[in-house]
Amino acid sequence: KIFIPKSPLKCAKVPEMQTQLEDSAKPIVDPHDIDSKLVQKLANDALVWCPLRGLLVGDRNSERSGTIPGVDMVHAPVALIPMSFPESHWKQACEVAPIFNELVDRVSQDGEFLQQSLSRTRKADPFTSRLLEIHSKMLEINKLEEIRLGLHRSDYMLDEQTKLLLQIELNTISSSFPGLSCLVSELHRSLLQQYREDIASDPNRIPANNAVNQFAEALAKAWNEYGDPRAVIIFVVQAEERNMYDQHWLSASLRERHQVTTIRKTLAEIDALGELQQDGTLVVDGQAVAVIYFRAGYAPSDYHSESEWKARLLMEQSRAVKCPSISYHLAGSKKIQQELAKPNVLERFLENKDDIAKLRKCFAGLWSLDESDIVKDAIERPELYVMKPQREGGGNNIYGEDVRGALLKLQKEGTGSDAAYILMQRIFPKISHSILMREGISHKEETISELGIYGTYLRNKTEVLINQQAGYLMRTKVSSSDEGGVAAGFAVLDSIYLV
Ligand SMILES: N[C@H](CCC(=O)N[C@@H](CS)C(=O)NCCC(=O)O)C(=O)O
Ligand SMILES: [Mg+2]
Repeated sequence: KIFIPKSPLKCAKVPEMQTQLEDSAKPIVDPHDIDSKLVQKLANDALVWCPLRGLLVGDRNSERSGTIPGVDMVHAPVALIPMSFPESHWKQACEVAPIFNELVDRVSQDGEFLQQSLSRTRKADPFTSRLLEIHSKMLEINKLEEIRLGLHRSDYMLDEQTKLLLQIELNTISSSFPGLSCLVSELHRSLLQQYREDIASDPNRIPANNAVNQFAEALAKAWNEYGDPRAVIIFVVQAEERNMYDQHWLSASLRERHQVTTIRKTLAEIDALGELQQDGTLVVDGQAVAVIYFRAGYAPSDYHSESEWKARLLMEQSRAVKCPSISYHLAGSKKIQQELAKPNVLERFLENKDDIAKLRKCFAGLWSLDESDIVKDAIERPELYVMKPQREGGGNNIYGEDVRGALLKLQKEGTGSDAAYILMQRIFPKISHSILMREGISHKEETISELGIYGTYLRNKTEVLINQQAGYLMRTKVSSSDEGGVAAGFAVLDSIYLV
């Protein structure tokens, strides 16, 4: 009898656990107290579990792993034991997800606010300028996006000193890991269940994580609203994508649970193969496109030539549902995040006072470089700030002493290029113990973590069809590393254990 692994695509329910009698709010064991023999058993079982269940990434050491599926894969970097996280802050993060979804939609509809807020950034940052150019073209032709799909991830750190859950950023484009994050929650639940004799725990304190199916459901619903049964969903991808299995989980869920076909194309391929019909239908390689899901196009490095920009414009002009539209993309920029944190700005977009207060409560300090007293303080105490350009995809932020250098350099230049950056309060989460496993080797480390909450939002004209929290991603990295990022090789995929 061949063992057929239960696919997580079949509604990831929490397996029936016999209720242990112990106090379930008790924190889980300190991972550093686990003896090395047990660590080896945990590591070995995790190393077997990952390939069996598709918790995989392409191996960085191989040049084929980003282009040919099924070759040169390696287990995704993971923590062996879930990270304890306060239930109160978990609930808070889930509660604000639909409010942030609504905020993005409102901001996206205020073309003047987007253009105005980004007008100086436009002069200082060529990439943002190109995005704004496309946006203003859409404003000129009064392009309406009646069906609007948001697949967001709002990232938080829990500030140790103030115990405040503070938003790092709101990703409105290419929010990674809706596929792999569900699997990490299942891996941890499975390991805790298997080693319940050695590690006292209640696997039910790992929240169920169904991000992959909730993202797929929102994509499928948008496809349905578009209303052409022959149309496909296009995944805009990079030519080399080592995180392709995270994306394929979404395609598999769309195929298996919704019978929707997805095709993968790069921006250059869309420029070569795409055309607009009279009625605005986008046809790529002879197939009508209902939904365009961007898993590329968020970074200057995705635009190798004018060809990619032509593809972006062609898609924006089409009737297809963009995820994200150019407006959603801009609404998720760090400059907009900083503008929304100014007094009385949220009131322009939301009515409910409680909702506004809930969002404001998770805003860290955010400033433009016009605030001379802040810039002065950041030069004196750079370790308390992070300086951010308008970039996505990780690896672009400026930390510590480099903040002082960057600010002094901008002051000397005085060319207005300071508008390309924002300053943000540096958040100091509690340092925890964790066991990180990369390329088959596990290490006990001192770590800090970042909790991402996925949100799904779908609207057709005035009707909001979906607006919910949709699973989570926990990323854990060694506390000494400034930059995060799993793809960048610093963080591992983790899950949370509610305490
Ligand atoms: N390779 C592309 C990567 C896309 C990407 O970098 N997305 C940003 C938000 S814009 C992100 O979610 N970063 C957190 C993931 C990390 O820690 O590495 C993909 O997966 O489609
Ligand atoms: Mg981001």
